[in-house]
Amino acid sequence: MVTAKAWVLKKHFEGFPKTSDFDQKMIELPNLKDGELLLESVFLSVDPYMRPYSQRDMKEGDIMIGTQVARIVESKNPAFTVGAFVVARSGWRTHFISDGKDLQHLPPNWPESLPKSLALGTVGMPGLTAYFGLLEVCKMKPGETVLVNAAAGAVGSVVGQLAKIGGCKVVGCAGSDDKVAYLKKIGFDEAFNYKTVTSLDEALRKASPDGYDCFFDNVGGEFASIAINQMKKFGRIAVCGAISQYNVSMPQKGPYLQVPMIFQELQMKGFIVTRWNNRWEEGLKALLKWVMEGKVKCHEHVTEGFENMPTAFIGMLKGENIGKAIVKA
Ligand SMILES: NC(=O)C1=CN([C@@H]2O[C@H](COP(=O)(O)OP(=O)(O)OC[C@H]3O[C@@H](n4cnc5c(N)ncnc54)[C@H](OP(=O)(O)O)[C@@H]3O)[C@@H](O)[C@H]2O)C=CC1
Ligand SMILES: CCCCC/C=C\CC(=O)/C=C/C=C/C=C\[C@@H](O)CCCC(=O)O
Repeated sequence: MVTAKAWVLKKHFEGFPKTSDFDQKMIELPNLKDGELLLESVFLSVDPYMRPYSQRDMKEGDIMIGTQVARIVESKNPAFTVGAFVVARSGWRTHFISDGKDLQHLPPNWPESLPKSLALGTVGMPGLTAYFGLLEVCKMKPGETVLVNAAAGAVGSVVGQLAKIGGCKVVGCAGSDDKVAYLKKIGFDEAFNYKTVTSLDEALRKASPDGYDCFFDNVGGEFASIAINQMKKFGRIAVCGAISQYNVSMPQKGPYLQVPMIFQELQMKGFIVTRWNNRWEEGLKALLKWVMEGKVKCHEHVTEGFENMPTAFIGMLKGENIGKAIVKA
């Protein structure tokens, strides 16, 4: 018998999550039935979506939602061999049993030299979010100017690099000087620390005096309300996330967006990356190629130890990460 450890949501979050909102429990796993396989989590993802989704989709006592790269430890399913690695959506646990239907093999030709944890980041859901958000929502064109916030994160850092590959000028903002230095290192044309600039409006105008064709919004809130006024005619806004709102206790009343939307005839479109589930193979193949060619640089913020999942999650929400925040079990 295998005993799995799991993190459960002990208490729904009020404002920023606290470690006391989580509880660890032990789960005795049964022996495998025909067609089943036993997996061990090797890398686990901590993502912003877990904050709003836990409120909407979870009840207290549930195992925290999430994805992991897992190794097959035992198999009674001929489609999966012991020792192989897959991406699963089994939540915050060290071991779990699957019938194989909810598992994704790593993209074919995954180089031995490439960390498998990237399947949770640049060559995974966040990378695909950047890929489809830019291509299908922003519909960026060569020569355009792209703005992205939370730019040093798992999604934002890929947005900036894909926009450069697409022949665009790229402006990014992030919450520390180290992150700004990282943005410049990976090829952003302009980058600034939104926490230290005296005026966000001036910083945006200085970075691109003619304004922005595409705005890839990961943050929402006040930033978006200011940035929208610097969109060019017929600009496109991809509403990817609103992380500035996930941890607020009271919904904030922001300035209203209708006037610039009308005058600049803007398009503003929300999206969830699972919309393109049937094209994930296409996106992963492209992302893997660009990573192997060195055109997309990857960075991971690794927290060691399954016991530190809550701390890693809270740290990511507080902006401690450059690149994808993951936990090495
Ligand atoms: N629509 C979709 O399908 C998907 C949407 N998303 C969304 O994309 C966004 C980025 O996700 P991801 O790349 O995984 O996360 P990141 O790796 O970017 O980590 C979150 C980052 O958000 C920034 N942040 C946190 N709080 C605030 C705040 N109050 N104001 C401004 N910035 C803040 C921090 O960076 P900083 O130092 O810059 O403050 C932090 O590092 C999130 O909103 C997420 O919900 C992600 C995946 C799929
Ligand atoms: C204040 C309300 C905010 C609403 C937007 C919330 C989140 C946007 C976002 O981050 C979306 C992420 C989507 C992730 C998609 C696929 C997965 O890998 C996670 C799916 C979760 C699950 O069902 O397991």
